[in-house]
Amino acid sequence: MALLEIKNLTVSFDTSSGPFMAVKGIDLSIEPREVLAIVGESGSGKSVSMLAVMGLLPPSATVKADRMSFNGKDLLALDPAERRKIIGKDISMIFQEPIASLNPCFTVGYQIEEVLRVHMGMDKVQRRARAVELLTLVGIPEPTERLNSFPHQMSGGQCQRVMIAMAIACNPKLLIADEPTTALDVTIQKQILDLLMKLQAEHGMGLIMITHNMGVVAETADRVVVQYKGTKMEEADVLSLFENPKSNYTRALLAALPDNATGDRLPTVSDMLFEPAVSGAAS
Ligand SMILES: Nc1ncnc2c1ncn2[C@@H]1O[C@H](COP(=O)(O)OP(=O)(O)OP(=O)(O)O)[C@@H](O)[C@H]1O
Repeated sequence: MALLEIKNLTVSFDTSSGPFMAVKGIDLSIEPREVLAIVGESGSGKSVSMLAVMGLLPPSATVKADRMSFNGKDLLALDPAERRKIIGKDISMIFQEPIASLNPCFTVGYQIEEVLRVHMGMDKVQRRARAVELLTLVGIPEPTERLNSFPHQMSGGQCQRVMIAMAIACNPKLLIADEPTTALDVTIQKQILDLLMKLQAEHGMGLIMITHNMGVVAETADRVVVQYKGTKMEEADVLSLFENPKSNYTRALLAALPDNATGDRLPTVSDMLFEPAVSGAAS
């Protein structure tokens, strides 16, 4: 049974100039322990699709799907209280801006322990012990002392480690990582990716990696979904995608990698003739 299965997901936003379709009929599924990358340029609807799964879109969004199930449970049929028992516990998400994702007014210890209190019902002593264990797992030195730090007292890389600690606190079955390294400098990016992959393997989680970076896709994913303007253009296992891309859009993304440069200037996606080849049409 798929861990997450989505059929025909559409998301539209009410805007001052009328409805805007950000996601146009996407199908997507991920198996337990699988790493799925969702790749595509900015604005292709990667984050919005996953925020729809998490139920984190603003009221201006209308989400429709023929199916959205997690571990066999129909997420669309659950009432908000039942859905909250799954979201943040069995499915968790980390975001691009770790410092902005943490609350500046509370210590990181409080924020981690709050997750454990709400979802796991742990008492104070259990929460503190688990918080220390989690900071150790994500590689933060002197974890007991660091629990008393506020987010602004930590580096961006450390804040992302704290976000990861919060996300894995309840042993989720599925972790969604939305551009988790984009806001970090290059050396830290590699450390955070390595940490995510280590935790995914050790904890047997499904991992959805949202990225615009084909290098990250190559290093992490088993399978890849390519999105463009809210439409799924292609889906393939990672080797097939790199060796034999089916859609012109995927070919354009690959051609824009620095390693594939042949002339003085890298081609951009819009330089390449665009003919949707696999699923859906992009306009
Ligand atoms: N609250 C909102 N109201 C209106 N439009 C929105 C809203 N949130 C997102 N959008 C639009 O939906 C489209 C998809 O956005 P989304 O954030 O999913 O893109 P993305 O592929 O994740 O790109 P990025 O990497 O830049 O986040 C974009 O055109 C964006 O402007």
